[in-house]
Amino acid sequence: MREPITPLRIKAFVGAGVVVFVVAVAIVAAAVAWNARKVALNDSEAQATRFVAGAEVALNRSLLTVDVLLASMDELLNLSNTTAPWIDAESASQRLRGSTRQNLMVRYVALLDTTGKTMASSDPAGGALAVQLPAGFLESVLEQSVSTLMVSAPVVSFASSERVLYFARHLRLADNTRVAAVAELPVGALGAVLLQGVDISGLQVTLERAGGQLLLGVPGREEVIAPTLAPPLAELADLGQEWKAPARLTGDPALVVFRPILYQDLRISASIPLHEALSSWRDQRDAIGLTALVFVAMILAAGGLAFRYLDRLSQARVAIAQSKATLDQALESMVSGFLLLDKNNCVVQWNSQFEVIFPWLRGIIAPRLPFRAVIEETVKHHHPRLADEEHARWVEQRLLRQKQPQHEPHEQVYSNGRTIQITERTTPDGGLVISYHDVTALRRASAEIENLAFYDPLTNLPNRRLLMDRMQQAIASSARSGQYGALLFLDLDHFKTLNDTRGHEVGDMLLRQVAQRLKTCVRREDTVARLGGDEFVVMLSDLSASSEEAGAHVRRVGEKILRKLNVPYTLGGHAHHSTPSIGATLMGGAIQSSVDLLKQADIAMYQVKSQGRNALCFFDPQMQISISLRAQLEADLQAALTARQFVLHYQPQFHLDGRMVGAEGLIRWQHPERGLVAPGAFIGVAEESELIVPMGHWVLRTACEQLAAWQGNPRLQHLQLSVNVSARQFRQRDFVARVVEVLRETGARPHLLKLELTESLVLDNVDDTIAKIGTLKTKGVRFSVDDFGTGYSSLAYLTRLPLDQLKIDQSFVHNLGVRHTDDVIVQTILGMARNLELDVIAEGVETEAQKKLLAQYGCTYFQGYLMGRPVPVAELEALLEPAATTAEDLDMPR
Ligand SMILES: Nc1nc2c(ncn2[C@@H]2O[C@@H]3COP(=O)(O)O[C@H]4[C@@H](O)[C@H](n5cnc6c(=O)[nH]c(N)nc65)O[C@@H]4COP(=O)(O)O[C@H]3[C@H]2O)c(=O)[nH]1
Repeated sequence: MREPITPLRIKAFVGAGVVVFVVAVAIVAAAVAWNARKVALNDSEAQATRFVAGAEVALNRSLLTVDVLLASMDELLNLSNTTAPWIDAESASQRLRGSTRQNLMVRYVALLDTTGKTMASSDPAGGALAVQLPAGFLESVLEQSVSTLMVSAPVVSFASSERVLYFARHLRLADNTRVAAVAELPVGALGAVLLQGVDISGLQVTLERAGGQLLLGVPGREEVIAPTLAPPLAELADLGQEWKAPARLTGDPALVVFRPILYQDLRISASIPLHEALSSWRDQRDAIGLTALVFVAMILAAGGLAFRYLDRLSQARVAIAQSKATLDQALESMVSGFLLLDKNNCVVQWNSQFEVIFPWLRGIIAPRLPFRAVIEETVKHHHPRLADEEHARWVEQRLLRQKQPQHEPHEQVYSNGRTIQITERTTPDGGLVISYHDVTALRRASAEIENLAFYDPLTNLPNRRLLMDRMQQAIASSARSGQYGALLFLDLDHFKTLNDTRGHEVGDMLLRQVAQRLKTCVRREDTVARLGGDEFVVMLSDLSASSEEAGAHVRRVGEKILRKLNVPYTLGGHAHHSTPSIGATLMGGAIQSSVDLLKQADIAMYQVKSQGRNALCFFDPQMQISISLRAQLEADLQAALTARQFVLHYQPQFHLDGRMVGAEGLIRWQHPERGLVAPGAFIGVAEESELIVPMGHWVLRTACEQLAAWQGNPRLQHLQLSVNVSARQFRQRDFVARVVEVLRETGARPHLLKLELTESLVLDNVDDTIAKIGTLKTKGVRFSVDDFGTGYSSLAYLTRLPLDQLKIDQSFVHNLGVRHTDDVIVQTILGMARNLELDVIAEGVETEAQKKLLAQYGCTYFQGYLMGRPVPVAELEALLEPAATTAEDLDMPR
């Protein structure tokens, strides 16, 4: 696999490139410099060679002139035909001057005899000129076997103080005597001939003999008259070309080019010191070096820039990678599906949630996939059997919508039941971002919420809210159409008992079955609603424009409901018989509020309840009046309680043997206008409201205070007091605590207090009853069941309850000896009590016959008008005055 080209690798390439370029520049610069050096050296060599060649020619020509001048003296002065004495110095000098005049190099020529004496000269001094030749020079000239031009060593001229060279050859006089023809040449003049205006930097020119004796050196070396240069030129032949020879004058490494000239062993040399030959090259070299440096600097700068660029690139890449990672992370953590399309409607990117929402696209979705393919696949997935044209139409429809992206979210329900919310946003480059949010759960929850808000979860019937809503509509519609509708308010009789005895689950079963049955009793457009508990409402609409007809219709429906709901139910495998109480009211005729209508039906339903249940009753306005009175009574009772208008009367209770054993406390309302009001007129209303709680508490406290008051009186201290306790009072959470508190506060002896509970109260919540009775029994309080025989009289609860007494209801007592069944009931109660070791008291004993029968059946305690009516405490106490021996003596009719 090829490694990805990372910025680091590119940096390595760039670094290597920079090194290569720098090295290349260095090599090229070195090569160019080296080449330039070679060129410079070659140039210098060529110059030196050219110079030497030129100088040789010039010198040869000059010396030849001098030689000719000297040699021509023979002819000029006709020496070969004369002898010394015959030479006229004056005229000879004159002639010499004439011949020398054209030769500018020669200062003078002179003719010297063998002694060195001047015989004639071109000098103005003529024959008087004293020529100071270097020692031995004249001799060597004269001794020459063959006359050739000889050159002296350089000397300083006595006359001009210049460095001069003497050139000489010997001539023969007629007598064969040798004379020397001498020419004096300033070295400077010769040097000028040699240089001929040449300007070669650092050029050192010498004229020297083969042995190294320097005759002439340019530039001049004044301090040395005739130095001998080492090594001799001949030995330099090899080194000269290599620039390793010592320069002839300075000894520096140099190129030395030399050539012999025509005369004697004279050699002319040209030395160019290496450093001089390279002086201009050095500038070149520096320029090359500088250029190379500039190049290198540029390369390094370019490299540096490239590095910086790569660094930035790398940072940008890292930033991009980070952004991408962040984006990917964000996309992946989205709960929505995400799809990005480019401007050509092709897929660019999507997230995994997209594949979760559209699992059929897994393996198909890919970058650059046309969105059309996505749609085609989706349509194919949801409608596999769609005809081709139909399929194409779907796809085109979807794509058309794509061309007009909706910025508002829209929802699509797929055939798999999922609801997807789709939001489309165009991107700046013409692409499209589509987000897919699965709102299935949300929609289901909304539906659920709506259901919960408007429907009863147990029966799935409309709830109170929906009913009220529909009632509003029905009232409005009825007002428009003039058609009557109706409301039927249903309550299941004794439902609470079923709930308490068989549990809520069984109760719920009954409610569900009742709901089902109710639905079968009405038309589709009617509403059956559950208000809660066991309360149902049936709303009938568009019955008739006549109230009579509508009423008749309602009656038919109500009776149908009664019939259907009276059919036994099967609850948890057991048959159960339940009946409803139905109140009905008509809607229409006048503007009514839905609340009022509901109240009317409710009132009518209570009417049924009070009349014995399991029936249908229409709302009667009179009923409403009594309800208003009832509300007024409630308010009056509240006020009476505050104004302390209640009093407690006591009805005595006797043993069979005639002893008064106690009394029952019975409340009376000392009304300011109505006088003494019996409890029958208000106790029911008090019991239905909360008023019974403070009222009952007052009775309890008053009775206990009475017991406490009797404690100090030996005649009265044995008396027990029975107090009626209503269900609502008994169910108060702090009931036990309050009884205990009253006992403690009043100081009454608990065993003299007897609390009378009704059968229905005891049955209502047996466990709570047992717990409360149990606790109070530990304190000594006694319990009696009032109205025994009227309810269920279940043996089961009797055995569980820690009771002390049963009170036979006066309805049984009343018919004793008249209705046989009542005699049997009384006997049964007494037998049951005997088995359970409970006392039995009969109430409502009005006749001696009743008392006799009761006694005969085994009853030992009695209460009733026969023995005493409820009276104020003073009257009760009076019964135990010594004069009043027994109750029988007092007012018992016989
Ligand atoms: N016809 C007839 N009636 C007789 C005879 N002997 C007694 N009565 C009456 O029968 C009722 C007995 O009381 P109850 O069954 O507890 O029935 C009581 C009781 O349920 C309730 N009540 C009275 N006082 C209180 C109270 O303080 N608290 C509570 N919660 N209820 C009370 O009011 C009911 C009626 O009380 P009262 O009017 O006082 O009526 C009393 C009493 O006057 C008789 O020989 N013949």
